[in-house]
Amino acid sequence: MPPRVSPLKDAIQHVVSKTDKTYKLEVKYINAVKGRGLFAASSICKGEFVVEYRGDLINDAESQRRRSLYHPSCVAFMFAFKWRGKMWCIDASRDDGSFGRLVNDDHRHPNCKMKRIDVNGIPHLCLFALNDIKEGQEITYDYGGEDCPWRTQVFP
Ligand SMILES: C[S@@+](CC[C@H](N)C(=O)[O-])C[C@H]1O[C@@H](n2cnc3c(N)ncnc32)[C@H](O)[C@@H]1O
Repeated sequence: MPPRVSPLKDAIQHVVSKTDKTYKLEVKYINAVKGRGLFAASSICKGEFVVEYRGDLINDAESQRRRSLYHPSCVAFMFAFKWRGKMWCIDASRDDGSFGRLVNDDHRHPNCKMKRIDVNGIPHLCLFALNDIKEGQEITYDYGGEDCPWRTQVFP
């Protein structure tokens, strides 16, 4: 077990080393609609750093260019955010084996929150636990926005 550090320090360590908590998290296939998801392999405490949403950091112009070229299934991996007065995007469409890109949306009862942290002057998006998460629970956050089709779809 790694030594106890603050959630922010923990996040920075994982950002810098580009590592995921493979000892605490696991990827599982859920179903044909949701695809894969990220699950707690052991308990996670409220406030804890969970995972970075890792990908290419690109500016708004590059984001628009990629959006016009990508299949919608890849656009779904583009996370836009504001930083220093401008729009930026983390493009996680390339499957690099990282865990953050596999976290699904839950706008009603999310157990994590996405926060921006700056590391060496570069913005990074990280998920932190909103409450204690039990072993076996799916890791989720509120994607925000209104354009998530699965929120209104009724499945048989
Ligand atoms: C960033 S990816 C998450 C990982 C994805 N489940 C996978 O297997 O690659 C976002 C995509 O996951 C699916 N997704 C996320 N949250 C969902 C939910 N609550 N219900 C159904 N599908 C969801 C949608 O297809 C969405 O475009």
